[in-house]
Amino acid sequence: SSSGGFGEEVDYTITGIDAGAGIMSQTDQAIEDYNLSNWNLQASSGAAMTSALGDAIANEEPIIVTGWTPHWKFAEYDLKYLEDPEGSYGDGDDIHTVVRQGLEEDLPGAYQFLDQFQWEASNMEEIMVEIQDGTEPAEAAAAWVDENEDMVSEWTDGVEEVDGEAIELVYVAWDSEIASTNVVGEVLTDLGYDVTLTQLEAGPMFAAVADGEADGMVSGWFPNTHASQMEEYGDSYEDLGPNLEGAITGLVVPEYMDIESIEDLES
Ligand SMILES: C[SH](C)CC(=O)O
Repeated sequence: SSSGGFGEEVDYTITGIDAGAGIMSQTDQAIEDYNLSNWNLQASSGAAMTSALGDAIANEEPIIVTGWTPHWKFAEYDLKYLEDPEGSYGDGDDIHTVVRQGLEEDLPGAYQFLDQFQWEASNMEEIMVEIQDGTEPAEAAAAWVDENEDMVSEWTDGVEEVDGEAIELVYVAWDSEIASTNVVGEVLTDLGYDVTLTQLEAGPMFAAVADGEADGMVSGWFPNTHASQMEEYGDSYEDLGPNLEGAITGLVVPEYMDIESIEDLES
């Protein structure tokens, strides 16, 4: 059924994020699965997507974005996921901690902490909202760590402190991963590590851990969003399992749009 010319109102454009993100491949798949032949997926960045979303909502204009949970946008705006009857986005992910092979021998304390790191979407969203309100990520993370000693002490239970051992974590500038990586970096700093946080694109992030260039990352959206990276690099990294369960990816629109499913996007 036609969605009342919704496509024309948004110039048949889906506002995406960085080209290498898994959600972008999932959206390419959705365009194919739903025969959205005259729709195009605009690559930009996480920040550009959220500012376009904010501008559209401020003017109550139509917009469709590649969206994911956990994310501050659901706390800030009235949004909904479009139903995905073809399952192009899969049925959700857990966010995994992934480290280089050999880390357990080289940095046993960091390895144990990273293995014990586990939290909920609500914890991550608290930090994301602070960062969105203008607080520097490292500052927002340090404040959260100070306010959540009980949870942090579970993560560091039995972990030896060190004196300046170097560790490098890699991440992509997705709001969720900026929050989690800065929290993990803060705790490692408190444990005595000399921490480097390096921002990369998604492919290079996985490659850096797989070839041992970096020590680890907390950004593996498994099994759906990063299915291709799991396939390409899965034999070369060590997956320490979920640090956050119940993540979601999909197409997201403001509630004021009278459209409910991807199949309503006319071709
Ligand atoms: C946090 S983003 C949904 C992850 C990705 O799309 O690769």
